[in-house]
Amino acid sequence: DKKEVDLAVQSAKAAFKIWRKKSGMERSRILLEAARIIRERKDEIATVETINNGKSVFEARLDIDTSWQCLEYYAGLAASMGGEHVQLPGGSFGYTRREPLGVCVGIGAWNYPFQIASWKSAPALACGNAMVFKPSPFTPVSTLLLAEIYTEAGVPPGLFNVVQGGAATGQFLCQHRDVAKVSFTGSVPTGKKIMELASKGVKPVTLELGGKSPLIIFSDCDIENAVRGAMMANFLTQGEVCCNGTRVFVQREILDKFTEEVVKQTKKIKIGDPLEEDTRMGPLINRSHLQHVLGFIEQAKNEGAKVLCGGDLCVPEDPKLKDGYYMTPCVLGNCKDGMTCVKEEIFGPVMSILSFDTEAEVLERANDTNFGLAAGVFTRDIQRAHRVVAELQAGVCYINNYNVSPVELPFGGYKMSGFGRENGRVTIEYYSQLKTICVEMGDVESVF
Ligand SMILES: NC(=O)c1ccc[n+]([C@@H]2O[C@H](COP(=O)([O-])OP(=O)(O)OC[C@H]3O[C@@H](n4cnc5c(N)ncnc54)[C@H](O)[C@@H]3O)[C@@H](O)[C@H]2O)c1
Repeated sequence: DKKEVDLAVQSAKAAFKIWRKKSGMERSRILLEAARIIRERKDEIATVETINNGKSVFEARLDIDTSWQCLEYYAGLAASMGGEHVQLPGGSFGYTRREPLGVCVGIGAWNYPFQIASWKSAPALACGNAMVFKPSPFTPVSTLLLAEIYTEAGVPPGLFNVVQGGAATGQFLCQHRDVAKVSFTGSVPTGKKIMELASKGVKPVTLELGGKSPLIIFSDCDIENAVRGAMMANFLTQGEVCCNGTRVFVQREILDKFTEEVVKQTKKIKIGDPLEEDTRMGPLINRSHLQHVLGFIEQAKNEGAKVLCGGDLCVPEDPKLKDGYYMTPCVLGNCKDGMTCVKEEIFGPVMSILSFDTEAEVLERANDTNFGLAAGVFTRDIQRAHRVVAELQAGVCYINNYNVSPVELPFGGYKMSGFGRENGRVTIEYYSQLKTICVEMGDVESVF
């Protein structure tokens, strides 16, 4: 509630006073220690994440890897953050300092709980800020491990605080007068509300929102890689991935071959207990979301799409899983641009296949959306690959791969998929502010 939010912010504010005084090297050392502990506890954290979210433990481990990598990356940058020196007439000069913002708020979605908290807190802390983080109420657990680890690594108590709750808690955080910035990952409707709330206090926001990204497969591609790319673009974390390439545009000459292979591979995905080593798809986040996703498939059928595989409720053989929120991953054929399954974010394991003939046509259709998070292209023609990505209206574009997230590269959206970036060097700018200092070396020339 409001009182607890206030306590968390006040404790973060107190920690900030200590943390901001530390040199970049000192902050770096503590972040590296936290990264080391995450690496050491990787299997344990991944297991908690699987229980938290339902994704396969195999995948959860990959999330934990990109989490400690993010801490290491920003630890590396912490000491080299600085401004510039500018010479002015008469020996005077100016310089800039990059300073932290203060107490930053992170609000996360439920699909990558530990990773989202790491991707937000690592650059925030590296820049000298404190952070109060609110995970989704559907996945409250793993973020607490991160808080524990930061504390063990040596951050001042309260520097990374976790508060639990839903929309109301999030609102208290966004409105709090001692909060300097809000970084949000979630849906477009919530993102709009957060922007509105933050605007009242003129607080900067980073918004990582939803998507309906295109994946364009030209007939000259390496088809095996394109099929693998399409699988990566649609079925990680039960399809509950913001940057998924769910509109798969396939050039007509290879449509049948590509579709046949994708369907074959999709049918092979092992669904079941996500804690088992060979499982590749676990349950969806909750029953209402499962129903929501199945509803999209029903609607797709009514609008003329053809279910080529999956799309059904799935009851695994293991009796202990019988009430789980499982469904079979689905490939939809015969899709048209106007269909709901092609226009709206489903956030489940549902791939829509569309055919196209020419580059100009597919670009027009790929960009015909309010979203702009990611896009992908598969082709062997190097000129075409770069020409196409230059035209795609998306913040993250993949050439001949999909859904890889090296922390060295910035991640974030165009259009209604949000603004601001996570990861990469540029994110330092979203967690710091620039101070200009003007130094006079001569006498003051007053105009009065
Ligand atoms: N771009 C990205 O990096 C990225 C990553 C993951 C998920 N997403 C998007 O997230 C969505 C799914 O996640 P979700 O269902 O958790 O999203 P959501 O918008 O429902 O909730 C996200 C978070 O916001 C909180 N919240 C809800 N209402 C709020 C309010 N009025 N004020 C403050 N906080 C509020 C929730 O409790 C939760 O912690 C999808 O649209 C997906 O595309 C985006």
